[in-house]
Amino acid sequence: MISGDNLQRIIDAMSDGVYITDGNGITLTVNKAYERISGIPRQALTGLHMSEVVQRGYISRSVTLEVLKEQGPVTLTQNIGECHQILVSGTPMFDREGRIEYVLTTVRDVTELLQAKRAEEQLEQILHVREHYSGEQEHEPFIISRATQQCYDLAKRVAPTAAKILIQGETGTGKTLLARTIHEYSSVAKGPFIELNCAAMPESLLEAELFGYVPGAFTGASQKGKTGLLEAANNGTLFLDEIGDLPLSLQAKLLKVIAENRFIPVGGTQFKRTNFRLISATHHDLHQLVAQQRFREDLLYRLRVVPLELPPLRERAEEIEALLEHYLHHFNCKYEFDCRWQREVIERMQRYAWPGNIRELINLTERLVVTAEQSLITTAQLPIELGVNESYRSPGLSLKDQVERLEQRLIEQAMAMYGTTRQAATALGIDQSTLVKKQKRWLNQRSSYQ
Ligand SMILES: Nc1ncnc2c1ncn2[C@@H]1O[C@H](COP(=O)(O)OP(=O)(O)OP(=O)(O)O)[C@@H](O)[C@H]1O
Repeated sequence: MISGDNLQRIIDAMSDGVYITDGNGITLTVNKAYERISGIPRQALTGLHMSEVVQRGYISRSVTLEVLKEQGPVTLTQNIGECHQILVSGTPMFDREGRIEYVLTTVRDVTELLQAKRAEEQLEQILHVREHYSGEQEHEPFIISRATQQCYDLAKRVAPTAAKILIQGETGTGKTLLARTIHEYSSVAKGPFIELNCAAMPESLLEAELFGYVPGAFTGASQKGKTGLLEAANNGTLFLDEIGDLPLSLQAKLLKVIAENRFIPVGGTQFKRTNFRLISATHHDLHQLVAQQRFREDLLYRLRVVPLELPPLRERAEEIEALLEHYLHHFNCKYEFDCRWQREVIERMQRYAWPGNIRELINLTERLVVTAEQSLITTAQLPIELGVNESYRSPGLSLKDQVERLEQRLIEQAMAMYGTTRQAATALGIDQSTLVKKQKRWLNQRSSYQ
């Protein structure tokens, strides 16, 4: 048999807390780990009945009393003090007559374990957010005209610094691609690239998306809370597209984040630190928005340490042929076709104004490739906006026909820009059903002429 002293030495050597009572619930001893976890010295507990230990407020609930009541093992979690959570398991030890002789309780501090679990959950959320917001990485080589060369040169020069960059340019001019390039040449290239379009969602959602929220921050909020993009972008780049559409209240909050490198999630009370490279983009004239009091002047100066301007495609005419060839090759590979441009098609495209810029050019190229009946893509296949000069010159066309052609041109142009009938109809301010009906009518007219 082990003597009393040796038994105490053995339990003192254990890393889990140990609490031993007799069969009546009187404390016999505790070990050193228990003293450390609970902060209560052994002398204060020895000889006390468990109900007194509870009464004196040392612990919130006694497992030993539960074991005595249940006559079997019991496990529960308890809080000790403000920030310790412990897992307590009580086991009865019976004598030969089947009466409880001792109750042995082990106590494990699970605070760190739970913290590690929460940290793991949070990391999972951050990875999920990053995956969701980084989108598909475009690895295509891109072609740069003389007009854009200057812009890219400056971008690459300032990329390794921490300077905030504001990219100005019409829709589809390549602002996102430029932002990605800056990220790739920056000192945080190994970190995440997080992109958010500020015009894409209402203010409350935008705030939750950027700042994240704590569990139960508002009705309908997820129980786990949500990691915000400000946190997900830590050690990487945050690209805020359409920054001109950021509501004024969020502009003030963003300004504070930029100044302090920290923020409080929605419904939270504690700051979180974050450090990211900020790139913003807009198609608006932000100075004009400042004059209209729709954009904070102090934020504008913070964001615009280095302004970059991407010219519209119509001012980069020498780029058009290269882009057409590049994307023709891309879609030929994708659809396993062998299409070629007729020279006149390229010339017409070089004269076209491209309101949707490179995105419109890409969409049109894809449409022409997939609808081509032969390898050579000719002017006959071009949408009406690219043959508009001829249509106006056509003698004998009534005003009604000319108006209809113009309408057809505008709809085709909107389709090339937005890609779906719903978005194109919204942009033109008409019902989707009206747009679809018109398209069908023109298609029928075309096939009856062939
Ligand atoms: N120099 C380039 N060479 C080849 N492709 C390009 C070039 N610039 C942009 N693109 C392509 O054009 C398309 C539109 O570019 P991007 O999304 O970067 O434009 P954007 O200005 O951010 O548009 P929006 O303002 O609508 O968000 C993308 O598919 C992009 O890969």
